Amino acid sequence: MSTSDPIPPGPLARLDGVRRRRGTVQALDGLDLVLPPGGVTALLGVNGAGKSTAIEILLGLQPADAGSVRVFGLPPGAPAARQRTGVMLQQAQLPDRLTVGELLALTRSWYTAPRSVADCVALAGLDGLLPRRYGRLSGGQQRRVQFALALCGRPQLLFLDEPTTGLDIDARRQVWRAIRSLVEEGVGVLLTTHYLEEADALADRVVVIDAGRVRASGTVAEVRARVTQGRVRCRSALAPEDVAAWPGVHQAALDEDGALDLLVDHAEAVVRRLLDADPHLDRLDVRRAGLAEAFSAMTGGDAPDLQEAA
Ligand SMILES: Nc1ncnc2c1ncn2[C@@H]1O[C@H](COP(=O)(O)OP(=O)(O)OP(=O)(O)O)[C@@H](O)[C@H]1O
Repeated sequence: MSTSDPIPPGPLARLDGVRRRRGTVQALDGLDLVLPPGGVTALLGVNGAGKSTAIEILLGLQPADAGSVRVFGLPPGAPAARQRTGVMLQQAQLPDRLTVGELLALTRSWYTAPRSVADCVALAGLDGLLPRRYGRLSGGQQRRVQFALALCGRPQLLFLDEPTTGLDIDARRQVWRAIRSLVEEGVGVLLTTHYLEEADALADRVVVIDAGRVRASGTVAEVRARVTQGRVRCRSALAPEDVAAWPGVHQAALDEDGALDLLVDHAEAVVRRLLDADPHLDRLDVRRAGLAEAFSAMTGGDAPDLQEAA
């Protein structure tokens, strides 16, 4: 298959029952994953869940011990599959002394029909950076260069391993816009992120993995719906420690504004009791569980490194 051949119908890539041992750890323990075209699949999991291992296996950078791996219908790492694939790993080793323009020119030269430099600059927000040496850029600027290099070959499949870690709000939004426009062109994206708001904003499908196995998958709404928890906030004279003892209340605390903040099962029952117990209660706000609460519930506790993206 060459890059001008039509993409075979069906998923761009898939893992079926993939197992991989790293030292004493079963990093992947029968992982199934399907990456369709024209959408973002967010692969979520706490540190060590196996996300990077899954990506490296799909790229042919490490072998699977068992199971099946196919990328564009080919074995991972096949040159025709690599030509159609863009990659932004968590850590990139790029020559410090080359300028951004030189790095782009070099990477574009590997592809038969690369994206124009102007498009790469616009998509990744590299205005004014082309003459600058890579090694002198800030961490966030280097991350944007890595993003440009990942998309400069017009990939049909794009792996983005924590692409917006270390980016400021504007740069993160720029990357989100770029990802959305690539998806509109039909690109399939595998995204890993610890910013659950990012998965919420971008993902068509979410796959939650834990200890190398899928714990849940579906749309963001479907994954959220697996958790019955909700969040209740109000201003009240009730003490959080008293409310924490009520049935169905998982957590109760005062937030930074002094409001009572509850994580609850079946919000209706708790809200009724709150209103009975405190007739002066006001500013009541009831929300469904977000992806963050669903994720914590599924992966067995708090994920301390999870952060809210702006
Ligand atoms: N070279 C290695 N040698 C031994 N164990 C390894 C090696 N690389 C990864 N592991 C282990 O394999 C498991 C999966 O690691 P992996 O990097 O895939 O997780 P991850 O979900 O990407 O984590 P993070 O969110 O921290 O990037 C972890 O328990 C990790 O410690």
